[in-house]
Amino acid sequence: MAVYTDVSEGELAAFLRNYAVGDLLSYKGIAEGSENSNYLLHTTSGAYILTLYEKRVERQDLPFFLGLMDHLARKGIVCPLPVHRRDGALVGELAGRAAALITFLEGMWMRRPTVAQCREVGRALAAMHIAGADFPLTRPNALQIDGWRKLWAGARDRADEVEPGLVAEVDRDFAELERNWPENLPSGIIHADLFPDNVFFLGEKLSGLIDFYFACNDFYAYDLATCLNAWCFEKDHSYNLTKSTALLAGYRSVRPLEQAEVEALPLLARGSALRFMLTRLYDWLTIPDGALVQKRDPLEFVRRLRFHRNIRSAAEYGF
Ligand SMILES: Nc1ncnc2c1ncn2[C@@H]1O[C@H](COP(=O)(O)OP(=O)(O)O)[C@@H](O)[C@H]1O
Ligand SMILES: N[C@@H](CCOP(=O)(O)O)C(=O)O
Repeated sequence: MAVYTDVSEGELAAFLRNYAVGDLLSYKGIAEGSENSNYLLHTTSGAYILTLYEKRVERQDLPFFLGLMDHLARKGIVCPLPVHRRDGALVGELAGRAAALITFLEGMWMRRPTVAQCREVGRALAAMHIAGADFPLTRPNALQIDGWRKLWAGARDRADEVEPGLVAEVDRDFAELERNWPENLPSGIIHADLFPDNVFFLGEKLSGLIDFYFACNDFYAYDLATCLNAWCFEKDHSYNLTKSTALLAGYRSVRPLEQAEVEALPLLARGSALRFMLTRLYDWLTIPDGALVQKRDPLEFVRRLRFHRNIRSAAEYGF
């Protein structure tokens, strides 16, 4: 459960008086997510999500994230709309945190996505890349190699407690990724965390994308590589080629890939696996036991790293 910050009914009611959303009827903490504190609210005008921004979200980045949702929604990407306060601002303050209200999206995320749903995700990712191309704000990816280094510095000393030999293994990955990371691939706005829990479906039909709080400017193909990691491995850690073939085909049906992007995919997928392994490892080692947060297993992404290390050509992903 991700509720790091408790909110009292009194302070929430006072916070909501800054918005034209009617009176508070009910609210409850949401038992999903891991980065921010989220509450589902019902007011006399409808349902909303209240987010209190926690450790990995910089306040100065909020205009980018919230503006991006607004931009994408106007371009036909179904995603939450930030609600303006009466004074026009999108961000307020609640319980000592920066906080925002966004609209509630119908649908549910898929714990076992189907092949058809993987194809839909590929299409939606490409549509998002195209829709974001004229978004005027930019944000560098804070979780690129330099950011990974900082996480590693905070976790390296204890990494071998989680898996013996992990320090040496990850040090080698860093060296190779730093040496070979591509420099010039098509880039623009990417979601950067399009995991199944951030994509809603109503049946087989994709009904919306959420959680733009890692969005940034980076290679489009890196976002695609993250989707391969997030959608195409089964619970037993096997790679589902049918799903990845569908996801890639869905993506390419909306935005064709350049040959350089295809060729870079194994390295990008490896980098993406390292990135998610590192945030998970860092949290695994630093979030106290008993906190109301579900810690995610870093070893799932150590296995993905090993898988991508053995890929010899992008064709093995299902092109
Ligand atoms: N706009 C929304 N509509 C409906 N549910 C939402 C919305 N935004 C978030 N949620 C719910 O809150 C959960 C956590 O949101 P998310 O943005 O993924 O949090 P975090 O950034 O902490 O990971 C989601 O899994 C979903 O259940
Ligand atoms: N997707 C990341 C964790 C980020 O959490 P989210 O709830 O914001 O998607 C992972 O799986 O490590």
